[in-house]
Amino acid sequence: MLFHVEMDVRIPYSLSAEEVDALKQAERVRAMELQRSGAWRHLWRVAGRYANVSIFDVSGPPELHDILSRLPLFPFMEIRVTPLCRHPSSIRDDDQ
Ligand SMILES: O=C(O)C[C@H]1C=CC(=O)O1
Repeated sequence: MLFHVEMDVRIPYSLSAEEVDALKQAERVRAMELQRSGAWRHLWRVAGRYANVSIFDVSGPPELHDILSRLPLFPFMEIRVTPLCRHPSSIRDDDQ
């Protein structure tokens, strides 16, 4: 099942530079793992914002919630999830 996910990152100024660097590095490692596994199908930076637009391909809402809530930056992100289904006019074979 495909989900459009928007993540806005809001890291508090109270964290030290070292804590922020460690969080970003851990997030990067996990994001790359999930992309290689196929669960995080697309990841784009939103131009001009510390935000991304992503497509996840998972079994359903429980798996998506499990993945998102374990991301290192989860406590510092505002996340919006939109479930997707195939458009009848789509010409792509991998849209489902
Ligand atoms: O930078 C972000 O958009 C937040 C998060 C998502 C992937 C990643 O590496 O960090």
